[in-house]
Amino acid sequence: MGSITRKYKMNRNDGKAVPRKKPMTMTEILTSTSSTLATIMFAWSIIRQYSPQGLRQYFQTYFSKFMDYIYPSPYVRIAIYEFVGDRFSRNKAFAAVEAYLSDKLSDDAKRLKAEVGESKNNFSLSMDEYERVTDEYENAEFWWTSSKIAGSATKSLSLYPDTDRRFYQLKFHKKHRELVKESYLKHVLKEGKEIRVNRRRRKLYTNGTGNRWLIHRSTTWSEVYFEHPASFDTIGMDPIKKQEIIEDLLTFSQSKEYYARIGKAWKRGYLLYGPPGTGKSTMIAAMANLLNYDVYDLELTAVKDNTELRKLLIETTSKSIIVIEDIDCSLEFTKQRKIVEKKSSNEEKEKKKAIKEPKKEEEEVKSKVTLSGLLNFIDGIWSACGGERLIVFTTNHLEKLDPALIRRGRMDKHIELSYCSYEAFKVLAKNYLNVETHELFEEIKELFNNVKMSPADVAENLMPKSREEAEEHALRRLIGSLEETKRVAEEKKKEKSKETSPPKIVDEKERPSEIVKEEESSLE
Ligand SMILES: Nc1ncnc2c1ncn2[C@@H]1O[C@H](COP(=O)(O)OP(=O)(O)OP(=O)(O)O)[C@@H](O)[C@H]1O
Repeated sequence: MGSITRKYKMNRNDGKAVPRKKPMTMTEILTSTSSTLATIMFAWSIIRQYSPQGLRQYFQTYFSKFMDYIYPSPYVRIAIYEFVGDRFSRNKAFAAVEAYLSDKLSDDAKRLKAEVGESKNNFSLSMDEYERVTDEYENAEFWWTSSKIAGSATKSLSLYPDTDRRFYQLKFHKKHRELVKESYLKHVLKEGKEIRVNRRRRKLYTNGTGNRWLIHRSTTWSEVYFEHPASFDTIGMDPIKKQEIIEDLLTFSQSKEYYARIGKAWKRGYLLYGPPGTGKSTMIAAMANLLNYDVYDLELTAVKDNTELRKLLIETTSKSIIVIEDIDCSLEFTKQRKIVEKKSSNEEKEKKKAIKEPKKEEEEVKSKVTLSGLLNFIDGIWSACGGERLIVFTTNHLEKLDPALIRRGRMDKHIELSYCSYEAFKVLAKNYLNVETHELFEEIKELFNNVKMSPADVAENLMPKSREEAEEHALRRLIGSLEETKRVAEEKKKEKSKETSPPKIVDEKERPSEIVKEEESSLE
């Protein structure tokens, strides 16, 4: 009886006995599960291969959810997208991760992307889509994949073109969740940023007028690669002064914590002044090369007004030098001051008024950038965004500038670049002729004590005029030029002294009596 009930069971619908199904053995369960999975995988691979992108995306989402359901994953995934928000701004983390992972690429990585790196002839390689990288940090393993969501698959109502959305995915075991949150991501960001800074090709930006057909025409930065070869080694100037400038720059670039501690924005103003051709622009290039900074060459006359000036400032990045060359010619700041000076009473009030409300004389200036706008640019609240920035003004006429513009705190360091000294000449001779000593040097030294010549003019004399020209020939040309400059200067001095010498007033008593008599008789 017992064996009959084990073999049969009652049908619920009609009450008849039906043979009981044999319970599945373990092997049968495994075989059946794996064949189901194999069918699903096969179907999935067919869908992936032949379905349109949109459909594939749809299936992918549900497939992952399904797999998670039947086989709960012990792994956590984090996606880092290329753009944040409505594709308006680039995700800085994405760029940092890209750089970090490119440094971790293993030799067997198969999908790579090549871009031009720091040197024009060098390619830098990074992960292409669907490549994987395994990283190790504090004895934990992390898996990175690069991927993208195809543009047509997104249902964005954005105004921006619906392009592919690239992202990196980080996968790790859930037991490392805290490690990732506390330190791994920070580590990736920090290292990635450093790699980017070291690898990037520096740029020279300048502001030009944007598209004239746009309703809101405004100036924007346009860029080229910065390739100026100047360095402090090749700048001809007093070596002690040069070393002092180098120290100052290096100290600045390493003082992030210091600036934070004293509550000051991490920026520093340099005023370079001196006659034309004394190396002001060359020094800016040397500064950028020393610190590995980008250069923003700001043309103030092309900036419409203070608002636009602020906008340009916000668009600059950290690790950069913002340059305004020939600030005395850039805008009529000096003029603004003169108008004010005319008004003797209540001087300070009037000055502010003249700056804020440019009157007739200023109206001929197209740009409406005012002195107060520029002062705000240098040290207003917005100037602190980004950090690690130098602001450099150059001028040939220090005396023309409004003192407010160049006071310490705004222009922290004033550097005078002057006529060529003998020490500066020696640097130039080494640069241009590869000569460190020569019998003509003594004669040249003597001349430099008495002659004012710009380093640009000295350099032009030293520049070989043919491939065969001997260095002695170039040095003699310089001596000739120095002597000529000396002669012209002396002549000018003589002429000036003639013009300015007052007419001689002769005392009546000193005049000979015969001459006085003669004059008197002629008058009668
Ligand atoms: N101190 C210097 N050391 C080395 N080269 C110099 C120096 N001064 C000028 N030169 C050379 O002279 C040329 C002109 O120099 P630069 O443009 O830097 O002068 P500047 O002071 O900026 O002139 P300006 O005031 O007219 O703009 C450069 O090509 C540079 O090679």
